[in-house]
Amino acid sequence: MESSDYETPFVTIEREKWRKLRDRKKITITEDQLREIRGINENISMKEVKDIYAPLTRLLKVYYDNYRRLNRTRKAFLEMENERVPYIIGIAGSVAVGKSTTARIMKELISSWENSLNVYIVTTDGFLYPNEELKRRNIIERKGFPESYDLKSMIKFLYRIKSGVSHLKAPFYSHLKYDIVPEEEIEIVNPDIILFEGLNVLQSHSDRINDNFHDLMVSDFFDFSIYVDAEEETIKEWFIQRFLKLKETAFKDPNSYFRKYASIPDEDAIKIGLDIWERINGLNLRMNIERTKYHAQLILRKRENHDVNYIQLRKI
Ligand SMILES: Nc1ncnc2c1ncn2[C@@H]1O[C@H](COP(=O)(O)OP(=O)(O)O)[C@@H](O)[C@H]1O
Ligand SMILES: CC(C)(COP(=O)(O)O)[C@@H](O)C(=O)NCCC(=O)O
Repeated sequence: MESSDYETPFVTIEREKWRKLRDRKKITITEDQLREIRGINENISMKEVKDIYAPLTRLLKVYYDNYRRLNRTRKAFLEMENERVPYIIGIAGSVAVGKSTTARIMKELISSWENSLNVYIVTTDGFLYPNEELKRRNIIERKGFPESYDLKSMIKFLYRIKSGVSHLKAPFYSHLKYDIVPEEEIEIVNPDIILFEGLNVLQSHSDRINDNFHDLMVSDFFDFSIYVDAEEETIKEWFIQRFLKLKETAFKDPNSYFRKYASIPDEDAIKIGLDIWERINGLNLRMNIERTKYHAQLILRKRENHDVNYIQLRKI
């Protein structure tokens, strides 16, 4: 090939080709799994789960099996005990692009790989500074921006996981309360696989690195990583739709930080949502998130109806 425009370390697999992988590998999904996945979100298309997410998880199993095999062989070579060190998959992308939905579908599909495999989802919002601290630093309007996270704790958490610590706790952020809830930490026991999901997981933050952890980055601890991608206009629309839905559901809860929005007309809610998008989430996408896309091993590119249009995978 003459032109460097064609040179890329990624292969692009169009939807139609990807879909057919399912037949080749005879990938099956049980009725129980489909029921669980339907419970995540009534809008998820089961066809999409079968066509896209089942082959995706099947491919991940190839990587995971290799990881286990390499670990065993390496330990045998070094004549060391075969201790369990969890496999960590990073999931990155904008607010409202579908990271948490992707993580939840994958968790369900991965859990059936082997009996009693412990799969956990950890979201990086737990590592946001509490509102009080964000206010003290004058960055309460910058939730999700790199400076809003306690990076040291996040790195320390991943460091401990990869050290083989078998019982640990992850901090919890409540979207209802719009704040960290210290007494609701998430317990993680004997993890085999961690889906580590958040806006910032592929960022290099060498400018903010602390002394004890040298130049460690969150992604140094990943065995695989996925970037969920779509056009900004499309993501903004999903964000607004989710905001309107929350207005009819979670915002009605008397404990909700956003209860003041529960009773306003839709057109006002749309204006507020668009404003939040412009000032915070969209800005963050453009400034800090989108540029991390090609750090991922795999990019899931979605179109307007949430269907995956194509997948890009690192050549190796
Ligand atoms: N595959 C999908 N099919 C249908 N709706 C989806 C899908 N993925 C995400 N959504 C919807 O898009 C919105 C954003 O998804 P979510 O997973 O909450 O995003 P994030 O975790 O990136 O903020 C939600 O309203 C969710 O229900
Ligand atoms: C909590 C979030 C930063 C997402 O965090 P993540 O789990 O991706 O680290 C985001 O959903 C959010 O609330 N952004 C800020 C919008 C606002 O301040 O209203």
